[in-house]
Amino acid sequence: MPNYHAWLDEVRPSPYADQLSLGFRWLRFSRALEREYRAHLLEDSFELKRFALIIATVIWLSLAALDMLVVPASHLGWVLAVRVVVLLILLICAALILQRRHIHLLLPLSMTCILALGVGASLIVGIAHQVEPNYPYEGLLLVSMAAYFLVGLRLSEALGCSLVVMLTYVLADLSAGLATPRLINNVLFLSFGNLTGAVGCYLLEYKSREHFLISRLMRLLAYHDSLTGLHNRRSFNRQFERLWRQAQRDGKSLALLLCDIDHFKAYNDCYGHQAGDVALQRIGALIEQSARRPLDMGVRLGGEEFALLLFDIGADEARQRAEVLRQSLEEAAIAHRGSDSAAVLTMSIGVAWLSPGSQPDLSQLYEQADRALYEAKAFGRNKVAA
Ligand SMILES: Nc1nc2c(ncn2[C@@H]2O[C@H](COP(=O)(O)OP(=O)(O)OP(=O)(O)O)[C@@H](O)[C@H]2O)c(=O)[nH]1
Repeated sequence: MPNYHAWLDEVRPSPYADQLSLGFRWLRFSRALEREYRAHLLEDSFELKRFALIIATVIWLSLAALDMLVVPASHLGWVLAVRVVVLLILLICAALILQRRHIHLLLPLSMTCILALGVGASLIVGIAHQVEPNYPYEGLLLVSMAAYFLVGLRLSEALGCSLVVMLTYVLADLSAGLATPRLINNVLFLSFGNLTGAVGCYLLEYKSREHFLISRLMRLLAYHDSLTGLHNRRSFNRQFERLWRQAQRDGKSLALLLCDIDHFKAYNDCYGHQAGDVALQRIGALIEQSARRPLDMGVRLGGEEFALLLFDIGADEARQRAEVLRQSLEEAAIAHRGSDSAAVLTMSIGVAWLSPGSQPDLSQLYEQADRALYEAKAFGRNKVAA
């Protein structure tokens, strides 16, 4: 059993943690995660594919030199013709692969290269075997190994390509009239080679998938608060600066709502720390609901301090959203007998707004929201101030 199962129960549910728990022995994730993994694989194997293509072209050309020595002149023309056709296919694919803008074609192009090499090599072996039964066929295994290990294909893709290559080889050698015992020997050798490659490729893909899930989960944990699941301060600092720059660039507005739970120390004292945690989780859910659009962000800054970052929003709407959030906690009616200001748990909110095109310092927006929060507290709590 993989050793991550020991700590998986302690992390909040997430698609990555869930998939790790479920397992993926058939090398398949849930639909959305599978899409994400394949996109990651494309990016991840981009450099590898370019390198593999150069290696394949060099080997293919070197083997052409070998043909000149080994293949009798009567069949050399056909062999070289196949080499040229495959070389042309490789060069066209290389021209497309070397440009990053064709990254979406990377997988079909890689498979085209492998199939061109494999089918081409099988045809050459078939042609050569018509006159020279000792012509080496083992090079076909090199193509399969490239499919399993060099190009960054998934097992199913590599296996599919290798089976097509094997089939073409069998047909080519059958039509070349190779003696049956020799053909059986060759097919067995290629099959065992492929079996070894497929097992290695399975293990490699399994580890690649595991690494993908664990690294994404680690990133999620590093940027999210473990109690509420909201973004944490680290994530907020990163995103705040990024959104601020985007707002400046696109001429959009940005609002920052700083939220602080009222008399939370007293709540802990009355109901215990555990109940305090549950209350923080409920408040986290309310904040999450308020961050509706993709660029909005709900944050637990620490303790009982939260923030809501709203992108492309008017000043009045930002104030209204703060008011709705304040009310939503009041309406949740979480009893708080230790509070001087209300019978239920409440929050105070300070709102700061950055108009499109204005150039205040990033820290000024935060200070402005903090000042407004201070006012909301000073005016009796359970208030919104701007
Ligand atoms: N249960 C629980 N309590 C926490 C957590 N983090 C911080 N706290 C408590 O939150 C309380 C914050 O108290 P204060 O900063 O004095 O603020 P307050 O009592 O809310 O008073 P005002 O903000 O002035 O209304 C402290 O008692 C902390 O122990 C947490 O993760 N869980």
